[in-house]
Amino acid sequence: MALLTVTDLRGGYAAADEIVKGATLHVDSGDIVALIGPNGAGKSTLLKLIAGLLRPRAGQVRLFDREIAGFDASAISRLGLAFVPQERNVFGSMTVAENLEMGGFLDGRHMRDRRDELYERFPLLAEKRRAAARTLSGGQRQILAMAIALMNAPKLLLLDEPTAGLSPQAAEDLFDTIVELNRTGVSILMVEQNALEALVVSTRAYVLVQGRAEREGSAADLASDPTVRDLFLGAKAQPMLAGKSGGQT
Ligand SMILES: Nc1ncnc2c1ncn2[C@@H]1O[C@H](COP(=O)(O)OP(=O)(O)OP(=O)(O)O)[C@@H](O)[C@H]1O
Repeated sequence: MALLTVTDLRGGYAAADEIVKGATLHVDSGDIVALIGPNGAGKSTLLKLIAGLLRPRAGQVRLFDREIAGFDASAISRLGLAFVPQERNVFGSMTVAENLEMGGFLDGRHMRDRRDELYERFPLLAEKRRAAARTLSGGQRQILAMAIALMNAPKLLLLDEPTAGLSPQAAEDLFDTIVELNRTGVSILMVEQNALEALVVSTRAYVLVQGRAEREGSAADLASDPTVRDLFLGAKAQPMLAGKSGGQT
């Protein structure tokens, strides 16, 4: 079942601006979908258009069979879609606990219950609950950013370059966390510069070029497609695909 269907979406940062030039994609229930492509292709802009942080000029965005193009970000969030931006996604001077409290639309007791559930899922956040977010490592901060988004129990999580700036080991750990999260019933659409690693954990993927999804397919097919490999991945793609893969069964 399609959770999200985006059809011929267009838009950018100013009225005359068209950075996303007719993008079409879908995310099914249980998917981890990677959005890869060259720098400046419009991947982050596409996520912001879907999440309501930018207003589309044209096209459709359907979330759970409801048209949401033009809705503002908080209305979309209440419908079950959460967006984790690439930067400034935690409040550095606030504690981990305070950051989580900022994430939910919930009232006192429900908010604390939800926070406790997230402490169980991410024990490192429980350990660090009284620490200022700025003292966390890059990978820990990304987990906190995802947990803030999870406070509203979304069905679909949009992640903008979650592994940007992380060491290879921290990036691999974060991809593992994303796969675990997906197995709890959260579908994922993520933009990634680490295209090879993203394809390893994803079910499906799109290659965005100049504001349009030029190719789509299973992550494994795209990773072994010679054109995609030449463009984005390099020769090391094939052996790496033998490992883990995400997606709910
Ligand atoms: N806040 C902004 N205001 C105006 N233009 C922007 C803004 N952010 C990005 N752009 C422009 O939009 C275009 C697409 O940027 P976008 O960040 O969506 O690309 P991307 O595919 O995510 O690649 P990258 O990995 O480089 O971020 C670029 O030309 C960029 O300069």
